[in-house]
Amino acid sequence: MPRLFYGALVTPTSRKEYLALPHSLLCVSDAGQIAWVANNVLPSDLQNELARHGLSDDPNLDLVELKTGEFLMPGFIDTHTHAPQMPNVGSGQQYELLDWLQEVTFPMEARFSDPGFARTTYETVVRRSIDCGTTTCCYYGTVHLEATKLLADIVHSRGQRAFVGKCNMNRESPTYYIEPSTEESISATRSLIEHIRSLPASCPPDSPPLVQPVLTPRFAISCTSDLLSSLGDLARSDPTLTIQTHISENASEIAYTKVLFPPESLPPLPPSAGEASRKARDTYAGVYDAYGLLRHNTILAHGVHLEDVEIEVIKAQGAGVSHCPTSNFNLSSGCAKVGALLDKGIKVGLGTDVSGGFSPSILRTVQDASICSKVVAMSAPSKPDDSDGFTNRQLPVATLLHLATLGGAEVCGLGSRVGQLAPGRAFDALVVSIRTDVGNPAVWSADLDARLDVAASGGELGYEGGRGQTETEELEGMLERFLFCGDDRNVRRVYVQGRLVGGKEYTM
Ligand SMILES: Nc1nc2[nH]cnc2c(=O)[nH]1
Ligand SMILES: [Zn+2]
Repeated sequence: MPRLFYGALVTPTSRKEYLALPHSLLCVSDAGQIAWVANNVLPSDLQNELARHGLSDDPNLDLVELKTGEFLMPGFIDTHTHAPQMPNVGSGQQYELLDWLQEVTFPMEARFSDPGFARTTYETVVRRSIDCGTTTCCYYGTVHLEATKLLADIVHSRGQRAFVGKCNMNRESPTYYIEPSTEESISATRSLIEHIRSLPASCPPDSPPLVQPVLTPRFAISCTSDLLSSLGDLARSDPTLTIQTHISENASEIAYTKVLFPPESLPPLPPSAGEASRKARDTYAGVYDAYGLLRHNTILAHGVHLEDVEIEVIKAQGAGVSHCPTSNFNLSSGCAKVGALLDKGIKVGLGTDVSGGFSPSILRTVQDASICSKVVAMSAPSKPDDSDGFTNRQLPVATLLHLATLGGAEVCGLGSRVGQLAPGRAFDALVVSIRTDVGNPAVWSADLDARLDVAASGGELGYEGGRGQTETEELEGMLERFLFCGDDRNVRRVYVQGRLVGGKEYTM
């Protein structure tokens, strides 16, 4: 039996535009795919529209009618986070990256050698991520195989779409938290891939499984050349394997990477290598490129200080960038120039980077991405010309929405499957409410209250706002208030592949 949602709907269409549709009727198939969407269906037309689809006389019709102040939107995509770091959120922010790893992060990650601790922690982490509205999440685990298998199992049973990776790290790490050899790191990685790929399928047969493995070299510094080389071989043997890693986050990290991987130490480029690869040899991106780890399905977290030649090679290889502004502010890493990446045509999504970032919510990341773009614009040596590019400009709401949804989907190779509420895509969606009765006064709207008063006194629920806005403008205002003042109280229902998996109204 198909399920129908009737009410306001918001969805990105491009990096610059989105649709705000006050009266939509959206149909979800049994397989959790969006079958069709009808727009401009006024309440008086609803029965006719249902009849057009042969659905009006069904006594079991599963129709969810959204209330005034509620809207549907695509679920958030968190393109970079660390599941084992959630217990550390809100602590250790006096450090910059390399000290923070040693003092705060590695001691916590080491505790995941205990599967009991891993299980209880990961249950909380995954529930919290889903309830924040994240329908797809790219998780780093720890170096531990058992704990990372548990993370994949929990994500699978909770119904979140995800990529789960076991960290590879065999050097420049403390003795209590390091893999003993390349062979053991690769063998555990293979076991995790096998484990995840053997989880029961929960998607239509022609769709990728909800939970997928991801190769996860922590960052170049923590991997020997031998390990990077073996990971490159593994990647080459399976072009469908997604890769995630960190790049160019912090000045000391970049300098040390260059010390560890001088260009003469890198494997020679094949004769087929392009100009961009040759020019980037002595850069951070050049290291990943030389080992075959920079490709169409690589997710690069941060990219705060990328050189021009690195941007070129990232573009040439089709890799994507996970913008993690909350973490970049918190660890004093810097402001990524996301506008310039977008103008280059590089795929960009958002990452919470818990616990470099102190919130598991993509909403917080959206807010910081906006502020970051304003800082970049304010500190740019010259003002942008009249072109319609993003470089050195503040990111508009449409772009922020895109980064949080469709942009993230593109970064993790799901750009044609999720990130947009459109026919043929999976129903990975949120029911958002900005009504005051959900308990978040920060999203309060005088106009919405006025409408609700009219409704409560038996009046027409037509638009009665005081500022002469159209319904579309009012919905755009609701989206903006949600993005900037919302939190998980406003995320009422979270659906993945058509299944209700979380949100404030979810009860297990
Ligand atoms: N933000 C962040 N950067 C890293 N670089 C290497 N490891 C990490 C990590 O755990 N967090
Ligand atoms: Zn990270």
